[in-house]
Amino acid sequence: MNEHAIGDPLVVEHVSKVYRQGAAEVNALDDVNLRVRPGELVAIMGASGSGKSTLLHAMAGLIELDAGKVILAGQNLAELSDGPLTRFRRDNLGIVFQAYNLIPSLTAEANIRLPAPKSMNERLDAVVEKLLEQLGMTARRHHKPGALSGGEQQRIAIARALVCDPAILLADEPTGSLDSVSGTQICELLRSLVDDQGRSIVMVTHEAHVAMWADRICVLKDGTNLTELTTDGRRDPQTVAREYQEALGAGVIG
Ligand SMILES: Nc1ncnc2c1ncn2[C@@H]1O[C@H](COP(=O)(O)OP(=O)(O)OP(=O)(O)O)[C@@H](O)[C@H]1O
Repeated sequence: MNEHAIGDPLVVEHVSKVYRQGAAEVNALDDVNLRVRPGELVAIMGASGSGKSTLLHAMAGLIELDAGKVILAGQNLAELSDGPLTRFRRDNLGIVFQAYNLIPSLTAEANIRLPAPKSMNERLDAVVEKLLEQLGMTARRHHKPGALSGGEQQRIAIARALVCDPAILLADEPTGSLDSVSGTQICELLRSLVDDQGRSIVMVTHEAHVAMWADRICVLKDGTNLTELTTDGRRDPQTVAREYQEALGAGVIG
């Protein structure tokens, strides 16, 4: 246990997940470990099929594990039954998807308000106002998703993920549907949520120019932790791409 162990918002310990289809079995995750510290942006990289999305789903308590545990905000997710798990997830976790997953018939502002529980009613207006301002979306609040650019839709999806002020944000290929300028803006936004607000973020990506925004990069191969790369604050996609390829080539277990 290290000095950060207590209070770390997300701990993945010895997690394994096997998908079974008839007689066929896929070891999607095999003894994966990861610890996310407060105020840290961690990227998960790996080839297609290496288990990145499965790990993100495990972190969100969306799949049953075959072994190991996920402790989110101090709570072992496996100890919660469906209803309490849903509420716990709502209060402690924000999830951002590649395809934004906004409700098309609702305005940007209504989408942001969607996950908020009744108990937030009194302060919800102020929270939404602040989020719209922070994310530069105040002028677009009454637009429906179809009238927003991809980058703007992702900003609204991030605001929605933050409305309950979660300890941790999970982002699955958050820039995957965006052009490079909008993608960079979303990376800058995620970085500022960590640097300025002390939030913790895990993002899945297969792109070095996105992963370079992280503090640490966890590389998965065939469902196992292959190694961990640190960026030391360098925003250098070539170095990240080279070290990532070297890690995959060397097959080092970190
Ligand atoms: N519901 C499922 N049923 C059976 N096998 C699955 C299921 N979901 C994922 N798998 C398998 O588990 C392995 C890991 O999949 P996963 O989607 O986590 O990889 P990934 O790294 O996110 O890939 P990609 O980058 O292509 O999205 C793959 O071999 C995949 O085919």
